[in-house]
Amino acid sequence: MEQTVIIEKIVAGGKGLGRLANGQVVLVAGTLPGESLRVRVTQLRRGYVEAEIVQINETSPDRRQPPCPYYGRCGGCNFQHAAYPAQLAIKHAILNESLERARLPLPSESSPTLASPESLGYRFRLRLHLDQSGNLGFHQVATNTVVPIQRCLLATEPINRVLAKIAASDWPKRLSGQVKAVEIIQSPENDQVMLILHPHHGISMDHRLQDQMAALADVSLIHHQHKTSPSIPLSQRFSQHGRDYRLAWDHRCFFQTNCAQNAQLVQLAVDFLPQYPSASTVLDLFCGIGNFTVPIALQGARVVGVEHNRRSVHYAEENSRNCGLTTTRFVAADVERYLQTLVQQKEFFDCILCDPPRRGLGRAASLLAAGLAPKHIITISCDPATLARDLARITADGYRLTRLMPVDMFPQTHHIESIGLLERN
Ligand SMILES: C[S@@+](CC[C@H](N)C(=O)[O-])C[C@H]1O[C@@H](n2cnc3c(N)ncnc32)[C@H](O)[C@@H]1O
Repeated sequence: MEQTVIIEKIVAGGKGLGRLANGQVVLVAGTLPGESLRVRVTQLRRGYVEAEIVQINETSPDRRQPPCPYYGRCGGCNFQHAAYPAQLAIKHAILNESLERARLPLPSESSPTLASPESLGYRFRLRLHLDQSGNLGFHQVATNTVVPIQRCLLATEPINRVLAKIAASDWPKRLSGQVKAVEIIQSPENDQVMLILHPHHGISMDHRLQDQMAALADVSLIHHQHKTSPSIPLSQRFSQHGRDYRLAWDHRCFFQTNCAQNAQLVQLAVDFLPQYPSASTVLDLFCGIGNFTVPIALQGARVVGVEHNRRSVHYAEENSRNCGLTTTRFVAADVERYLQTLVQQKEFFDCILCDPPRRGLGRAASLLAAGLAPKHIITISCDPATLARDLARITADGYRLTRLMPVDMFPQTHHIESIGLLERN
C-alpha cells in the first residue's frame, strides 16, 4: 500500500512520524521534519505502522548527502542524512518531548544540545561482527546480516588504518568460525591501537594466529577476551578549571568512547555542581573509573564513588591517588543495596550525581531522593525514556528540575545523552 505522508517530527529511535490518510501513525526511517513523501507500508504494529520511502516529494533544507558509502545498509548510523545542526535540534526536541509526555515541567532555562567537538572520527573504540563467511562489519539495519566495511567514519583515523589493513587481508576469512567479533581500541592519550578478538564460545584461539595478525595490522598488542588474559592499558589527559590530570583504565572498564565530548560533559558536571558555604559532600553513583569523582574532588569536595565493577573501582582509587587526592572514597557495591545502607545510617550528602546505564535508576531513584534527600541531584542519562521515568519519581519526592541539557555523545546516530540538575523544594 502506497500513500503520501508529511513528516511531523522525529521520535525516539530516530524515525520520522507522519499520519496516513485514515489518521493512523506511520514511522519512516531516513526522513526529516516537514518532508512530504510517497511511502510504502512494510509492517503493521500495535497502534502504528512502519513504512519505507518510495519517493521524496518535498525535501527538507536540512537533508544532505550522507558522507558514508555504507549509510542505509549498515545499521550503525541513522542520522547521516541530516545536517549536523539539524541532528542537534532533533535531539533537543526528542528529549523535551520525553519529559512532556511524562508530564514533567521543563526547566525555564532550555539549553540547546551541546555539539560534539568532532561529528565524525570521534570513536576510540569499535566492535565489529565477524560472520561465518568472513564478513567483518556491522549488522544491517534491523537484521543480523553483517555488512562488510573497510572504514567507519565515526572511528578515529588510527583505528581506521588498522581496520583497512585487516579488511584488505584474508584474515577475516581465516578467523571466521573461530572469532565472532573484533574490537579495535585506541588509547585516547596516544595513537596506540589495540585489538581484541572475541572467540566463539568454547573456542580456544591459536596464539601464533594472533601474533601473525598483530604483525599484519601493526598493532602493539592483541588478546582475546578471557578472564585471565592481560588487560589493555588505556588513558586520557584532562584539563579542567586550570587543573591537569590523567585517568587510566583498561578495556574491561566502562569509559565514554567519544573522549573529547566526555571532557566537555565532565566540565559541565563540575559547572552544574552548586557552590555550598563549606566544603561540599558529594555521592557519585555509578562512578566507573572516577570520570566525575576525580574532577569534582579536585574542586575541593569530599566525594564517595559507588560502582559494582571491582576493576573500575581499583582504577578509580589509583586515579584518585595519582592526583594526590585524599578526599575521595570508593565503594565496590550495587548502587541500590548501598543506598539502602546509607538511608539506614541516615547519611547526608549535599549533592548526589548519578550516571546509570541505559536502564536508568529504577527503584534507586526514590531511595536517593526520598531516602537521602540531598540539596541537589545531578542526573547524567543516555536514554530520555528511562530519564523521564526516573525524573517523575524524583520530582514526586520533592525536587524540581532547574537545568537540562542534551549532550551529543554519538553524532550521526539517534542516541541522546543529557545532563540535568534538580533542586530540593
Ligand atoms: C554509564 S556508566 C558511567 C560510568 C562513569 N560515571 C563514567 O562517566 O565513566 C555506568 C556505570 O555503572 C556501573 N553499574 C551498572 N550497574 C550498576 C549497579 N547496579 N551498581 C553499581 N554500579 C553499576 C557500570 O559498571 C558502569 O561503570
